[in-house]
Amino acid sequence: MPAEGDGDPACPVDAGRHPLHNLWRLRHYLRPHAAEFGWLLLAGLAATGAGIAVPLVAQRVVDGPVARQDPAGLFRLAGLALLLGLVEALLIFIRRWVQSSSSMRIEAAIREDVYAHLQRLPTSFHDRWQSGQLLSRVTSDLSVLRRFLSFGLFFLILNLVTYLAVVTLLIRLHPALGLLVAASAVPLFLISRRFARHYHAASRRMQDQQGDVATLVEETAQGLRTMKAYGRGPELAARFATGARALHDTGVGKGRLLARTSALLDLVPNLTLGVVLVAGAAAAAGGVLTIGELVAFVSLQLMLIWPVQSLGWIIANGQEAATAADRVREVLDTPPAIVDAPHALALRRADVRGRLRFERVSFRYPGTTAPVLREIDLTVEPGETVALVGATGCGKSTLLSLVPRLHEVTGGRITLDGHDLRELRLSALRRLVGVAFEEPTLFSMSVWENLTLGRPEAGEDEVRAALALAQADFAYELPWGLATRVGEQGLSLSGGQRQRLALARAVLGRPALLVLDDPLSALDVHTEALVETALKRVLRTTTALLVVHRPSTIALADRVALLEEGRITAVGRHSELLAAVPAYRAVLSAGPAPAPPGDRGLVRS
Ligand SMILES: Nc1ncnc2c1ncn2[C@@H]1O[C@H](COP(=O)(O)OP(=O)(O)OP(=O)(O)O)[C@@H](O)[C@H]1O
Repeated sequence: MPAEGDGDPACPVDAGRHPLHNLWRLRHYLRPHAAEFGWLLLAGLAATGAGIAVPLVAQRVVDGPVARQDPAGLFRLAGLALLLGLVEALLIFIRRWVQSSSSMRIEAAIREDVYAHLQRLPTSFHDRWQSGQLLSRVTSDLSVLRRFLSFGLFFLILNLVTYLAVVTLLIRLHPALGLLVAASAVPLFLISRRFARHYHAASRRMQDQQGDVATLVEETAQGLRTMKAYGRGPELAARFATGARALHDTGVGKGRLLARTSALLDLVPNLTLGVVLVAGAAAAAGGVLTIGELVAFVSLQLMLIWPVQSLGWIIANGQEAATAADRVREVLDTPPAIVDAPHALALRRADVRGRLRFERVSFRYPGTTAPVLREIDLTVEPGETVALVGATGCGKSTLLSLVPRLHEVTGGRITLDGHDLRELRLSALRRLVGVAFEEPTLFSMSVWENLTLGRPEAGEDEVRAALALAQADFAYELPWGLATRVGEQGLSLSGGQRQRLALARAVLGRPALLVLDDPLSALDVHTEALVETALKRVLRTTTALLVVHRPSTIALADRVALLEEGRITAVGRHSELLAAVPAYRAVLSAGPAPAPPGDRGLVRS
């Protein structure tokens, strides 16, 4: 089970709450547009008022000029009806015009907040959420919300007011028939309630399925080469077809539910209209109702058909918006686990000596029971380079990720110059730490932007020095030099090129701490030797922790720490460990020979 508050997509945060609870919690996005919304509503109500007035004018036409055969009065009242019609059309136009721009702004505001929150959430959150589920939340769910906040909600209010106003007028015109029309609200309410319940569940299912399909498409796009190389196209296509079919079935189910409900919603006012026509004609024949009143009554009642018919669509839209709000709040309600302490210290580069100390550090991934790291004690002195060596899966990358606080220690503490990392301001800490991961990620932006990601203020000289150090001068040879946009995830570059750019990014600005996860793994022997030579110069001026898989890279380190199943079992010079620790020899024996022994105590095995 995932850890509580980790925002696992499988456990909706608000299970058990009222279906509209989360939609209600988004009301503050409407607040900046309250005045606009008020005017819109006013325009809508005025248009409805103008519409309602037309049958009342018709009543006067029939009972007045038509009955008295008075053409002058007829033209006056017809002119009034025409004017009311024009006013109604104008108000509807104004309302629609304004409505679209405010709804787009509301959607953009929510989207910005969700994106900003995603940035603050810990890596453990992103480890556990499928990217397609996040994607569908910031795209389709927000569009659904926009539609509801701008149209669904508006028409819900407008139609309700229209219904109440018309029914009141009907009761005044003929109390018994008016009450009959009012009573038809009971079956309408029951039908709507039942529909809302079923539609809510179907909407949630469909929006989740949309996320699943988006995930599948995204994974396929990212892993296209692997998929093709292994000839797995048909299997993936079959998986996709299953997901798409499930989505289709849910969509069809929803459509049919809406169709059934719309038919029932249509039936109720039409049945009532039939009864009214018969009873109204009888009342007119009996002299209880004038012909004009009957015309007005029926015309007014016809005005209820659209609000009732649209009820199905409005409820459907509302339910979709409610589930969209649930899904968006699942992200927004996940607390950013790694945040600044109240009086966090903003250490500056100039004030840092660079003594990094792990004190009885333990770590367990959220949602798992077994710790990956146990009781780690390790000190890296200022300017020292320590290599982490260990079998695959023993926890090396995890240990590195604790330094820039991508994950938070679950036991013990890590200090920099005696300050617990949790007492440092996150932004300051991350500026002090240069990081290059095993899988170098480049974003769809220019080489320059990729390089200066963590240090946007870096100058040309610094960038040039970093590129030279990482043997990445090839970047100047790209079609537009450093302005060249590298493709999605830098795929248009080779693995070695990407790794060198990622290394240049890490060393840019000479960080106080350098954390490199096997930074030379994708380089050819010649480039590796060149990068090593340059890197040695940088390592002299900074404290560094390196994950090393290849014995040749150990030459960069002053000391080596052997990690076995989450524990550090030996620390020392390479030569000492090689001589005294069989497990160390065993880990290295799989790789190529390390550099010859020198004053750093390195030996060639
Ligand atoms: N996000 C995660 N959630 C849960 N467990 C994880 C996560 N990432 C890694 N692990 C587990 O933690 C353990 C250590 O992983 P880690 O990547 O730190 O190992 P490593 O020593 O760097 O391996 P390698 O040398 O292959 O890169 C592994 O058992 C792995 O399955």
